[in-house]
Amino acid sequence: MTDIIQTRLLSKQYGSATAVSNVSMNVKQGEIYGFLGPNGAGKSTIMKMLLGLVKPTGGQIELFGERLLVDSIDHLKRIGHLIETPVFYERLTAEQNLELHGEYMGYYNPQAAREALELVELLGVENKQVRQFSLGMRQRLGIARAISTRPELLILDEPINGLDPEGIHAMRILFRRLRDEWGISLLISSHLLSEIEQVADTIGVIHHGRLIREVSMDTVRASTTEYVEIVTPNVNHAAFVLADKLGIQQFKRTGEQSIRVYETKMTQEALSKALIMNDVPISSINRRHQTLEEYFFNMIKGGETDAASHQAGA
Ligand SMILES: Nc1ncnc2c1ncn2[C@@H]1O[C@H](COP(=O)(O)OP(=O)(O)OP(=O)(O)O)[C@@H](O)[C@H]1O
Repeated sequence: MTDIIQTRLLSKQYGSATAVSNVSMNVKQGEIYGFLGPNGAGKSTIMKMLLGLVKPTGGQIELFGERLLVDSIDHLKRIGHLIETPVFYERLTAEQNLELHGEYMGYYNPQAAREALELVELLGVENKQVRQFSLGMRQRLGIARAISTRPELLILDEPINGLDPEGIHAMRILFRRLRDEWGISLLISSHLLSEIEQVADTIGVIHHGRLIREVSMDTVRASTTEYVEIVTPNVNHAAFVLADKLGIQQFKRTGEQSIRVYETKMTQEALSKALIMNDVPISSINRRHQTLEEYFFNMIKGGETDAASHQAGA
């Protein structure tokens, strides 16, 4: 898959404050890329730089395989976006708002507005004035407007903010349909892990303006499976017994005295018995499950340690 977005060492300073620092990210064509990070992490600033709404103070951006220059504008027609609260002409209908947008973007397709409204399930209220719309309807209309010009890339900043559970569920289905049926690549931000992990193919974790990690959800899922943690004063012997006597391949030393066994076909009791029979002294043995929260928390903690040691070494 080719990259639809690629940034290299992208940075933004506001005076002496660093909003975004050396971000090198890759969004592949046809995927849903989730930006995950707390408020103020720098997600919106990165999105605005991709859209040319904020000027970077360092680094490079490539969109659709082409380097973005200060005066590049052609790519904007290939991107739909929803950044912050969408603004509409309140006394015009939903459909009129979309038609006006199509004209403004130079996209002439009489079906486009209705198709987009149908996809976000607003067909039926297309002739209502937008001032009568709820928050959830406005959010969906914002997305309809963003996709009504058939973009190849959709950039959505916190699109589920303020939606009720039903609205969030509908949004998730919509994102997948846009990817699968319309072939759109999506960059979506959220400060909620539970939201991003359910919809993203790849997650970019942003913290204090830095991209701490870019990881596929398949890798995340594989890392959050169950394992058995064995604490023993003789790790070498334990490793030998696991591999050579018990034929277990999937284990990892995680400390001076600990080993994690990922292959969990054996029960904890059977494993414990087999180790003792083979003269492995055991201080403790426990079945554990690393949750997604733990996985990302550890990632962020690791990222902070890296940054601290980098600064200390600088
Ligand atoms: N125009 C600006 N002038 C000065 N500082 C800014 C400006 N815009 C953003 N910042 C700062 O840059 C940092 C990153 O903000 P940004 O809005 O990108 O974060 P975010 O991850 O999108 O969070 P949120 O979800 O709250 O918008 C914050 O510390 C913010 O205060």
